[in-house]
Amino acid sequence: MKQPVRVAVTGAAGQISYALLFRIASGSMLGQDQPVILQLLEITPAMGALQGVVMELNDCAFPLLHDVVISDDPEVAFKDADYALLVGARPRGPGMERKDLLEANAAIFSTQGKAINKVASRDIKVLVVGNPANTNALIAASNAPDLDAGQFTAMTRLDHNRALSQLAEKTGSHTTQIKRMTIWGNHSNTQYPDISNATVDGKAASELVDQTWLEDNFIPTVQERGAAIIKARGASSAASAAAAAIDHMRTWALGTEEGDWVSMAIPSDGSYGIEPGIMYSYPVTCNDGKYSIVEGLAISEFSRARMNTTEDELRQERAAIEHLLG
Ligand SMILES: NC(=O)c1ccc[n+]([C@@H]2O[C@H](COP(=O)([O-])OP(=O)(O)OC[C@H]3O[C@@H](n4cnc5c(N)ncnc54)[C@H](O)[C@@H]3O)[C@@H](O)[C@H]2O)c1
Ligand SMILES: O=C(O)C[C@H](O)C(=O)O
Repeated sequence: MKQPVRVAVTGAAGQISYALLFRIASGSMLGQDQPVILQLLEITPAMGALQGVVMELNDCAFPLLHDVVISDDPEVAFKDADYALLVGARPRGPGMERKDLLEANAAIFSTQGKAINKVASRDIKVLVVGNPANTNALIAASNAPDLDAGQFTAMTRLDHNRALSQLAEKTGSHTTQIKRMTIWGNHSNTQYPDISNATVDGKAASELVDQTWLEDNFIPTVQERGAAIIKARGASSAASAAAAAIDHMRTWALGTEEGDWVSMAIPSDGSYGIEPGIMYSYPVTCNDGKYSIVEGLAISEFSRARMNTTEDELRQERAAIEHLLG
């Protein structure tokens, strides 16, 4: 049996975590041979609710769950953590745009970046889920100067999964028959869900759907899905966000399937002409616990314009929180 790994989760009493923690503890994230220790962070007023979540975790008697640590101190929760899922943040309510949350959440991620820098495993893999996820990840990474910025990532896997689902429905196929979907840019309504390289059961997706559907239906539906769920549920997506966080970490740790790729927001290295340093979602393959950008894809004029729009938004978000970058 492998040694347990330490998985820190913030916002552990919130709604995403309620769908997430039980799946991490059951082995869905890191595999059925990988024991875990959960290290859960909450704000002080939520510690009582968090105790209740821990009671339920214990009541599941998960074979892979070796211990649960709870704290309102980031330096306790991130101590020696091998993985961190930064979920805790103020979620968007009806009518709010993600950038409204920028300042409110920026302070949280600078504090947590500093704590991770100080106490976490030197090999930690960090996923930021809390919105605005890309820029929060940038803030956390820039406050962790002793770690590689590439250890910090933000979640666009939910957008990727939403895009798979929309295309599967349109083409009468199953999501598992679709390969090489791409989300470029920000986890916001400027993101660019791109089917240019996608295949459905081996056939080019772009030959199976028309341009009108792509422009008037697919792209806006994926871009606005978060808002549509808030409108319908009166609360932001939770179970699907948790499922995507599990997918993101599992792929990063255990690898992508041959011939396929996933979308992850990572520090840009300038690939595809994107501003270096911003947390931009790219198509990536993962192997041996490392991700690599899929290079050399042909970019049409249609794609380039959309990739630039979402890049511009990320540059603006960065400019708005420049003072918080370490
Ligand atoms: N990237 C994505 O695809 C995606 C998808 C869905 C939701 N989200 C975002 O995830 C975040 C969490 O959503 P939720 O529905 O679970 O919200 P929630 O309000 O139910 O839970 C958030 C929790 O975080 C806690 N928290 C706040 N500040 C904290 C801090 N400094 N340290 C630790 N914990 C803290 C709160 O007490 C609360 O329990 C939101 O920002 C939401 O917008 C992102
Ligand atoms: O859109 C939101 O604010 C919630 C979340 O990021 C989502 O995409 O569902």
